[in-house]
Amino acid sequence: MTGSARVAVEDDARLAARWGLPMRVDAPDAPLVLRHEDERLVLAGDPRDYGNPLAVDFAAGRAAHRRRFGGGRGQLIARACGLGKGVTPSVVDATAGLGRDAFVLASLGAEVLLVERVAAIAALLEDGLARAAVDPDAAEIAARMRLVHGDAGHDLARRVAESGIAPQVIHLDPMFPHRAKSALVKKEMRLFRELAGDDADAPRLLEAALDVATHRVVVKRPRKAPPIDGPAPRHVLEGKTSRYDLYVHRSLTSS
Ligand SMILES: C[S@@+](CC[C@H](N)C(=O)[O-])C[C@H]1O[C@@H](n2cnc3c(N)ncnc32)[C@H](O)[C@@H]1O
Repeated sequence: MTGSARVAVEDDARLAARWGLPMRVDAPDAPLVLRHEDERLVLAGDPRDYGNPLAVDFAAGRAAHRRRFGGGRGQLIARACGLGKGVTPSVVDATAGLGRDAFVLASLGAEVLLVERVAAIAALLEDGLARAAVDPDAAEIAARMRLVHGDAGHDLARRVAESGIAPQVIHLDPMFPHRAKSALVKKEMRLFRELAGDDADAPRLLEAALDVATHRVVVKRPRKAPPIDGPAPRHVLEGKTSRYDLYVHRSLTSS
């Protein structure tokens, strides 16, 4: 259940074929365009509606800042995923998005498989990972990250097995239908939301994750949101604006 915004590719037929997207000349009405700009891939729409273009930049900006100053293994996400003293599980981030959470986990030493179902978002991620792989500040981290394009609610076991990354922890951060004040939602967020949709099929994804994870499934939610429909979480970790619901099969210290 992805969003409705259509995306076309500008001037790169190989990229269009790679992601099954139309070329701009064949889809002149598509409101969003994937194009190369300043040696990176960006996704852009009319700035009055969508603000600045989106790109994935692991070596610069917020991602790098959070890696340096983000609080290491004390961060909520690290505690939720069970990264502790001497324990570094491998993680499947089955809702990869722009890869920010995955990058934090990889920067703390975890091997991370990223699964993303929206082609245009996966294209941005692939581009960001390729640039990170040749950046002296990010290459070591990017080497722990692998991307798969597909719906994690289907065939998750096969996708994970093919990746060679053990699904000790599965991390989910589905979109949450936001409440009022949509006019205040940042324009870039609007772009992302129109692409990704509202992930109303999150219960199916949780079910698939619970089947495949060997140790735990962790679900990021807005602090006041209800848990995803399905089994009740075993533990809850509260942060300032978000929380993690934890579904635990096995302790991560056990082998
Ligand atoms: C809120 S965003 C995740 C943001 C991400 N945690 C980050 O740090 O950038 C949710 C993403 O999950 C993707 N998604 C949702 N359900 C999915 C599924 N079943 N399989 C693969 N991707 C999915 C959406 O397309 C969207 O890109």
